[in-house]
Amino acid sequence: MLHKLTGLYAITPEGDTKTLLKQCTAALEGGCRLLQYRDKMAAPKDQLTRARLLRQLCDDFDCKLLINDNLALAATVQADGVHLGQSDTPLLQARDALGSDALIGITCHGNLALANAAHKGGADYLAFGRFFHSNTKPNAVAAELGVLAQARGQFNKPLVAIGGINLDNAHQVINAGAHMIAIGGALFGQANIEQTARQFCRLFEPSRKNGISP
Ligand SMILES: Cc1ncc(COP(=O)(O)OP(=O)(O)O)c(N)n1
Ligand SMILES: Cc1ncsc1CCOP(=O)(O)O
Ligand SMILES: [Mg+2]
Repeated sequence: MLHKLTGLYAITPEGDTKTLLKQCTAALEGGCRLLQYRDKMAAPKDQLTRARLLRQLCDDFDCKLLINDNLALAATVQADGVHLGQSDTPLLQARDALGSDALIGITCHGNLALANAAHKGGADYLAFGRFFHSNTKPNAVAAELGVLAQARGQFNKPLVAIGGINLDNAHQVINAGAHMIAIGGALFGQANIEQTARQFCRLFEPSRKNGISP
């Protein structure tokens, strides 16, 4: 099924394999259909194990799986795509390696020039943030909410907002123009991940969106 690139985009937390699987299963049970495996800590063999398990899990739920940073891992497990930052593998190299069907997202911080380059280079979505304080990545470059409206005006492409987004502030980035909200701690740090995922997904139901169309 073609993913519309809208709604909740879950970013996995660090932790052991069993906990990760349990947490991600809950997020998918709650309606998440876009998952990024982001792992800065585990040994390569554990990352391979986890990515394979997540591939199977995502297949069971018809959820798209993207791998953060690691193009080779994405290719090996046949992920749906990769998320790349400005210091990661160049977009064109990733496109060559993964092909035209792969979903490739690019970090643009709060910078429209970076977004323009990613847009022209054929990125599938443009990611902006961090918009709020992030416990997951406290030193991430900060972005202004206004960049989302500007990006809406310039690029006909799905926009992701990331960084410290929770159920209390998500409406700010959605109303500013984000098509997707990338959530780490405010989802996986909750006692009831399934219910929290459902609450994030509900923010994208048409009646709640204050006129912003996906
Ligand atoms: C959806 C999304 N947006 C931004 C990022 C950050 O990517 P990057 O700048 O490469 O930083 P790290 O995540 O690698 O620390 C992301 N991962 N996902
Ligand atoms: C990877 C990344 N890039 C900018 S903020 C961030 C972390 C997102 O996680 P959280 O939702 O816990 O702030
Ligand atoms: Mg990166």
